[in-house]
Amino acid sequence: MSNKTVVMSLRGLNRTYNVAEGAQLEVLKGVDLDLYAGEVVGLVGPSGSGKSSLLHCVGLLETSEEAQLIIDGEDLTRANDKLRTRARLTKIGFVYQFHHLLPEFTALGNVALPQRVLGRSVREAEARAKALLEQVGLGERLNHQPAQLSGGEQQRVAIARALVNSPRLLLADEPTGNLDPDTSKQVFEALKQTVRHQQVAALIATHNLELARHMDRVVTIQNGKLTELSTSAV
Ligand SMILES: Nc1ncnc2c1ncn2[C@@H]1O[C@H](COP(=O)(O)OP(=O)(O)OP(=O)(O)O)[C@@H](O)[C@H]1O
Repeated sequence: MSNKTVVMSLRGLNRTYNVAEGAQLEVLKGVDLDLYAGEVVGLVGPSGSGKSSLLHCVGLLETSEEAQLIIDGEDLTRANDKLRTRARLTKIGFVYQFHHLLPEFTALGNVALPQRVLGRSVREAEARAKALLEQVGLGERLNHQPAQLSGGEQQRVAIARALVNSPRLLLADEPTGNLDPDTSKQVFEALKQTVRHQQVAALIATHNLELARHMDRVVTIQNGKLTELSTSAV
């Protein structure tokens, strides 16, 4: 791993939730994780083990005062809201189980939109959106609205949207969770190819062990700690 570029480095993440009557639930207890450019890392584990909690902290959606977090060379440990929002926009792409595409926009419009937020011209944004949609195999579906696309196509648009602002880190929570096995595989392959091509680091939470076997590395959370699994043993 020494010649690889570290994209995300996390040290000492604890996550404790206050639950009923002053009781506390310790979900993450000192999690360390490094993610490298161009790799797809699976995050597996039973329901409630803390996968989403980990993704939310790495994705700067939740704060963790004590953990050290560096993304793309920027130390975001205890960063303020403004810096976190900026980092989310420019350094991190998110893909969820449900695509959350805007129904009134076309595939092209959905992928162009996040670039407009960063100030790119319509022309530039659409050209880049088109190139990415072609890369995920949707060159023939540019002007379809989400309702006119299949579930797998919608999810590929969501992947293109997540990657369009050239983030260094891609975080996904069950990105193929509502797709049939064949479509799921196709969507995953599109994701993997784009990650390799753009040299993004991807962390993907999934219950789909068949998919996890096709990832570069697989980690799991056991009793609040992160453990690396051998992909052949998943
Ligand atoms: N805001 C909260 N307040 C209290 N408890 C919480 C909160 N968020 C999560 N939890 C608890 O923390 C644990 C970990 O939740 P998390 O959503 O991270 O698990 P997960 O591994 O992603 O589960 P799943 O696979 O079902 O999505 C669960 O037991 C959950 O009930």
